[in-house]
Amino acid sequence: MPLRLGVIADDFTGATDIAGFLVAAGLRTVQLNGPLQLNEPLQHNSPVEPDGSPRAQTPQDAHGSAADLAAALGLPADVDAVVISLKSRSIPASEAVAQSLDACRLLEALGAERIQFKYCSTFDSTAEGNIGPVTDALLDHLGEDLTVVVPALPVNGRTVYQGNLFVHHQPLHESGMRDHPVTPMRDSDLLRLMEAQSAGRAVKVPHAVVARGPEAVREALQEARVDGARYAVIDTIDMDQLDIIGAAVQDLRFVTGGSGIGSGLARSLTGAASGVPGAGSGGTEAWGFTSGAAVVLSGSCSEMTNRQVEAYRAQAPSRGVDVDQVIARGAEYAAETAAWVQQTQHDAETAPLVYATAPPEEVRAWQDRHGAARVSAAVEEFFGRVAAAAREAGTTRFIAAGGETSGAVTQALGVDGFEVGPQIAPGVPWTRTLADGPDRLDLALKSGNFGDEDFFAAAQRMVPATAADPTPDTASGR
Ligand SMILES: Nc1ncnc2c1ncn2[C@@H]1O[C@H](COP(=O)(O)OP(=O)(O)OP(=O)(O)O)[C@@H](O)[C@H]1O
Ligand SMILES: O=C(O)[C@@H](O)C(=O)CO
Repeated sequence: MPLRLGVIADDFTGATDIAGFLVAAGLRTVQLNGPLQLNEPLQHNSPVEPDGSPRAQTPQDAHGSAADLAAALGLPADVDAVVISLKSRSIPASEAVAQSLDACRLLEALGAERIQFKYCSTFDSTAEGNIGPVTDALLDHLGEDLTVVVPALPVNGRTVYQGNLFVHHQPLHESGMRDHPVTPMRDSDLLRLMEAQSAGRAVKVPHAVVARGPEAVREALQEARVDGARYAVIDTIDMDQLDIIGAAVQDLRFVTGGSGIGSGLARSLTGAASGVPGAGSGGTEAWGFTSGAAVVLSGSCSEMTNRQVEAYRAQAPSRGVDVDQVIARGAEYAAETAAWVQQTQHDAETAPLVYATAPPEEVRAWQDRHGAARVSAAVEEFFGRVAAAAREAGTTRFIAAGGETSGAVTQALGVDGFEVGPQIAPGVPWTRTLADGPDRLDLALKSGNFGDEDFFAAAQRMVPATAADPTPDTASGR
């Protein structure tokens, strides 16, 4: 203590994304799954009544000091950063604001020196938008008059030039994000997007200023403040510029953006080398993996996940999910699938894959047949059930693809929070739950579009052979 950085993330894999970059930059980081309030009963390290039953304790009971609160939350004593993951991207703005303010209060009580609001590198927001209202509420709450808007993550193809957001070679509004089912992005101009959903005025800090270094960016921010602007959209076209921006905003109490600015800020705080953190950065060697069996659960239907599933199917046992069966007899079908997982772990060396991942025309066909919301909810519940049953049978290592899918899996596993470890791919780290002993789990939770084709195998290659034991002991259930 104190925390060098507290992050409020508006979705689950987005939180894991930034947490991985913070670890790669040298900050010991824990992710807590929200929403969380200061007066909420704690799951971790709860004291026990004389009869052995857990006694409900709230952070407020314990938060005489930031260190007491951290201990009550089960955080390691030397934690540097806490990321709170919300699911606030597309909920009503008033709820997103309330949850974000609660998260901010908790981070402040933990002694966070600075706060980041983390949103998607493609600025995913609904027409009314939650990024603007949450940013405004946090600015007001923290008593700040200006913040920065930095969604760019150049290593994954997200760049900002002249205030416009690009996805690889296309402007945001011409990329696949144009047709996103929940947050279709039909404009690429971040100043216009930000002003449309917020109360203040946006200005641009152009590429030429960033190229001149941190002092020039700092001066531009000061000019923007004097000029009465509230949001400074900063051009970013390569990873090195994130270090310049990180150094320039180090003294701001509140920043907003993607995992890129989190990475630049963290590197400027720790003095870590600049550039793209490679696979394994964050310390694979010292990272103690569990020794149980592994499973891959893929519910993302993104283009990249489709390629990853195809590549992995060529080298591992796999089972495609029949959505009709999920709808008709979800619980039974999940139990059968979990039994297949267990048998396969016993017979094969490579972790089995269960996938609902499908190309867009197939997804549309399922949605037309059963309704989009119904299919999504049923498939998510199915993956939750398979995960819970697999855990019962001795699986301790879960690789999940897709933000919603990862949320459903971690919820079913009863995971409240985890420590973040080495990066498998930019934005996807290995994590492990905070529990000690046999209850500990390893989780790799992948955003839909992250990782390359080899991702599922690459994640497993990082586990030392001595840790991996693909044969669960079926007699003991462990
Ligand atoms: N075959 C399918 N047909 C229809 N819907 C599906 C199918 N398979 C999965 N789904 C649903 O599609 C959604 C995928 O969302 P998820 O957030 O998991 O992935 P993503 O959007 O690619 O990831 P991210 O949010 O990290 O970018 C889930 O609700 C899942 O249940
Ligand atoms: O910033 C990103 O692209 C991801 O962390 C994300 O938020 C995906 O939903």
